[in-house]
Amino acid sequence: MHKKYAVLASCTLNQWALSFAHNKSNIIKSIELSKRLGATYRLGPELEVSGYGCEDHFFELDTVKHSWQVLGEILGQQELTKDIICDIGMPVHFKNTLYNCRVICLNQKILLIRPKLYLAAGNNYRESRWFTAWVREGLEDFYLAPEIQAIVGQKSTKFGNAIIRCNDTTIACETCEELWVPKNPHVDYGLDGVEIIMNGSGSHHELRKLHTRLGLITSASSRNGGVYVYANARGCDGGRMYFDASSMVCMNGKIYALEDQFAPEEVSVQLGVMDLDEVRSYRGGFNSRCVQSAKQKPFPTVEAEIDICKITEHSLNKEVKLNLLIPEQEIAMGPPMWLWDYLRRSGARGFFLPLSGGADSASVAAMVANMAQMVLKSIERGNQDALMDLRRIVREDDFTPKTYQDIVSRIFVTSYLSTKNSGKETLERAETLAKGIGSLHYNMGIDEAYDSIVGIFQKATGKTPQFEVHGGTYNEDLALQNIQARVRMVVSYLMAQLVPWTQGKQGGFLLVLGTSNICESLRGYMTKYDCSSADINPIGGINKSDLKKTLIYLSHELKLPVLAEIAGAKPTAELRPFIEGDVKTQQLDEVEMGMSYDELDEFGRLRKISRSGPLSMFERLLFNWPHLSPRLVAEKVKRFFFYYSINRHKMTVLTPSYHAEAYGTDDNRFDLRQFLYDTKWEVQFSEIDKIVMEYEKEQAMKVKGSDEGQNRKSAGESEGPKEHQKL
Ligand SMILES: Nc1ncnc2c1ncn2[C@@H]1O[C@H](COP(=O)(O)OP(=O)(O)OC[C@H]2O[C@@H]([n+]3cccc(C(=O)O)c3)[C@H](O)[C@@H]2O)[C@@H](O)[C@H]1O
Ligand SMILES: Nc1ncnc2c1ncn2[C@@H]1O[C@H](COP(=O)(O)OP(=O)(O)OP(=O)(O)O)[C@@H](O)[C@H]1O
Ligand SMILES: NC(=O)CC[C@H](N)C(=O)O
Repeated sequence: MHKKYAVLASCTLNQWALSFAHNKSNIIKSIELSKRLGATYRLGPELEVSGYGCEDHFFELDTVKHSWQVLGEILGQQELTKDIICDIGMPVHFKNTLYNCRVICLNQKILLIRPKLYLAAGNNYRESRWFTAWVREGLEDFYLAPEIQAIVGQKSTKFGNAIIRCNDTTIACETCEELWVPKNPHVDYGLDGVEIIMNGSGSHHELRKLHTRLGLITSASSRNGGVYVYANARGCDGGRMYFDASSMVCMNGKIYALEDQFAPEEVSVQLGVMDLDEVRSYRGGFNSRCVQSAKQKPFPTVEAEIDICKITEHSLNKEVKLNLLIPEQEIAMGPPMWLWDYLRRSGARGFFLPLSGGADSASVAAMVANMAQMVLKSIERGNQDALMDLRRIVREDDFTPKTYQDIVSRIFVTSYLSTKNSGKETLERAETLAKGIGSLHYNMGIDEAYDSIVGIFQKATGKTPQFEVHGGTYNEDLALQNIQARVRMVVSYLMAQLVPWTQGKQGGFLLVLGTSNICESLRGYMTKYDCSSADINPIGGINKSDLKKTLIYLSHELKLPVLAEIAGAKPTAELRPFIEGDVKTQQLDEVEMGMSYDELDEFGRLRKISRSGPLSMFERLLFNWPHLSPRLVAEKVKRFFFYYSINRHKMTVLTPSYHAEAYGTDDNRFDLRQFLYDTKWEVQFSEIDKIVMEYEKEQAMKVKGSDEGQNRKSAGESEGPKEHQKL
């Protein structure tokens, strides 16, 4: 007799919040595919019916009503749920309270509605705004709406925290965050004899986060034994987050299937063909676990008339050799796939990018090129959805790309927008890059607009502002820089609106891409409403050093040496007249900002990790930066908070950005802080000063009478340009 194995399908879907028809079609495709593969259990992502990111739409009754309609249509198709448990994520009202649920269906019946026990409510997540966590024990009756009763032929089903008893094994659900809390439901389920845990997730991409996810899942299934199946969404479902799949099947601490994080496929299924005897023997030999299991209070159960294990033509899954992406690969793929989803769902015909020849805009250009490359590869793998989307975007019914440049040339317009202050090197780099990736590139001068705007001001006020090098004040200088930066934004929107028209393509618009990185936002080192104001920004959550590494990575990947050249060039703004030989006029970013990009990244990270205000940031950095004197650390901390607070208003109009880091600057989304500050930070800074003085007093006592100097370096304490002495 052949041995029977569990055949489990973990489905990755690219859902779109509130796009019920689209979501339904993906769910149905995933069930059909799972059935074709012979699966007996199909697991989908969290809230897959409505889309995870409905946010305040979850307050609307319509969202829940339409979710039931979709479920009704799925259950109405006799074949879909026949001989396969379908574990579907959707919002459900119970006793007038909204829960984030798994709906467990089999053979056109609803066996159980299992609400989420621990909601995700930190950082980007606000689930507790719309949903309530289920806290009760025991199962309750859930009366179905008449329309659903008519389809399923049952009046009621069960609602609560229960396990599913199948003919040959026991299964339980855990929803996303429940894996991330200190006391996970899977521990008690496992001790109660549950052999398979099914986790439907809506988990977004952050750099280096997959390691944590893998750690949690492997630890869950090794500490208790058992199979752990994880299904996550993939894609931009309408907001700033990208859900990065990595759906997987794990058993006894080892990974047996792992889905790609980033890809344009609408639906993918990872199949786990697993021998449950391995779970039984793992647990049987784990005596201390057995002692705990004997003490475990049993969970309520619902019965499922199905054999999860069967004789199958598939062989057992083999352990997967992990080959995880490094951060620059994640950056090279995540934001491009977010751009792709955004493009195909926005109705736009492509992207417009003001391309300066600097690292930020070059990274964005390279991301568009890599997006095209990833879409091309997916089409070559047979992804018809992507080909159809592409043909719709470029409005060519018979278009089939051969190279990524074939795609880029149709959807991407770039412009170098020069002024008298622009350099030859940046112009050439922009041109070389545009040529390499195949964008439609324009070199355009904007001095006429700049001169006219200054002229308008002169006419009205009788005054002529000058750059500092020409004898003007700091404010005049800044205002003249800002005109150039803002004119670029105006020209960019004009180009985005009318280039398709110049090509004889009626209608349609391009999306303007923003290019400010997370460090610049945090410091406010950008002009409000310049090119940092755009439609969407793929790099707004990424720091400069990761961006440079990505440029180097993509320079190899896309065979574009100019990207590495750009990564190596010093970032300059080119907004002021440059005097040969005068270093001050070079306008190097880090000198102008009064801090390095890496320091800024550390400030951002610490603010997230330790929730630091000025005083605790200072205390942390005394440890982290032992090579600097307390006075210098204090100066840097105060400088950071000064600039953060004077520029925080700029975050209120920040371009929606791909969220990639463990911290963010996006006002009202990630970084919920005021934007009108008392920039003196009197109490906070004076506490810091007290600590510095105490330290210095102690040091002075120690060295009194001896020439021994301080062991901490104090060089450069009065560094920084004139502007920073405002402090
Ligand atoms: N509390 C508050 N609430 C709301 N709005 C406030 C405000 N305080 C000022 N404002 C407004 O903001 C304005 C000042 O901000 P803004 O106009 O942006 O100008 P500002 O921040 O003063 O200057 C722009 C900075 O960005 C740098 N930059 C610009 C462009 C490119 C690059 C580069 O790296 O290449 C660097 C430039 O060197 C300079 O340091 C004020 O004139 C006022 O209108
Ligand atoms: N000469 C230019 N032509 C076209 N766009 C420009 C030009 N100068 C600036 N921009 C736009 O303004 C943005 C901000 O300029 P900024 O100098 O900070 O960025 P960058 O040149 O891309 O990168 P880096 O900061 O590394 O020099 C640019 O990313 C670009 O989109
Ligand atoms: N949807 C959720 O519950 C998300 C929770 C979890 N912290 C994550 O990022 O994956």
